[in-house]
Amino acid sequence: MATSQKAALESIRYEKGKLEILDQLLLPSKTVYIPITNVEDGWRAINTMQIRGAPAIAILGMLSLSIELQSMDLSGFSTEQLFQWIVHKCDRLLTSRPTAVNLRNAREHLVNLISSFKGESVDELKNIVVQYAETLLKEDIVTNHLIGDHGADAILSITPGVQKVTVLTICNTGSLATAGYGTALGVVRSLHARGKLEMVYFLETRPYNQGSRLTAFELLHDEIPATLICDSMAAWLMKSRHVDAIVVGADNVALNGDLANKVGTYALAVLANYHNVPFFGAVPTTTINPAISNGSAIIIEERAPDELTVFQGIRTAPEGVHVWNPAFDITPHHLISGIITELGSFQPEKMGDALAIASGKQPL
Ligand SMILES: CSC[C@@H](O)[C@@H](O)C(=O)COP(=O)(O)O
Repeated sequence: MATSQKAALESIRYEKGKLEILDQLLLPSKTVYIPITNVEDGWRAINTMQIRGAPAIAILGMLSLSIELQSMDLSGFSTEQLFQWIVHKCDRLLTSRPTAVNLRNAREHLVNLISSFKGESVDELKNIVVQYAETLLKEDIVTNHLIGDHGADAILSITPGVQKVTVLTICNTGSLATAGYGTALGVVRSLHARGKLEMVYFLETRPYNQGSRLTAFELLHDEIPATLICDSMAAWLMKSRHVDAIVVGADNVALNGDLANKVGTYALAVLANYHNVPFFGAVPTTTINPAISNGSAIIIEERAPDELTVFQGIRTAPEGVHVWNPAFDITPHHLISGIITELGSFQPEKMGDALAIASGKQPL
């Protein structure tokens, strides 16, 4: 029977022995899935941003390792050799892009896991990797629905009496950046599902246009009321129209709540502070970096100048101009009202508590 429900957008398609990703460089004009058969394919797809977004990067990285293992003849490997091979491949993946911490956290988790199985057979080791990667994919969607619901609760609780809220977001944090539903865009989806969303404004997100290319594509696909603005319109939007809350994703959150996200996020937080607009981060706990106490230790990726000087093959700045292209910036925790995770909403300084709860320990 025909149904009006559209199929959900999928950035990653996986079944045992087969892995594909939606090539985000071709969106919105073409919807093309490309095969990923090994770690090198995964590395290239992440590095060239055929897939992007912190959770999707980690999931694809781990699935690319799993898919390569599934196709290998392991008869010549000892358990120790396979262990070393897996660690080597994980370390290779970490060189693809430096800022998002989810892939590093996944690498740490996996290496701990396989360390405790070193005495087992090579097949056992392989199965652990395969199972871990599959679990990451499955759990991410569940996590994102929880983030969406906690985020909607948090925003509605600070807007009592408002029938429908207007929110603002940046970059693409939706189905394309995750296994599905999204983080900050998951909050938008949850508000919409509850009939509580008046409008989501979203930034074009220069220089790489994740907003106008990808978020626009997702919001139109899901028929969510949405308005595109360019980055420099955000201040005037807050001044001349009403914004109830800003919600953003993140690539790396320090223990004190300093948050690295797409460049332009810091500017939004400063503007939000000036205009008294609550500013939320929305992240899975796998985006919290247990190794750093504040944002100054986060490595900010610098990308190629042509992202600013050439647009879809057309030169928009003169040849030879000097360019600085940091892909992310860091928003200090004092500008953040709350960080929403799958476990609920936390004060930014309480990221250690969120991690403790996530690992089954008592909060500090
Ligand atoms: C759920 S995605 C969160 C972040 O990864 C997202 O906001 C972002 O900054 C992505 O940057 P990108 O350079 O497109 O990978």
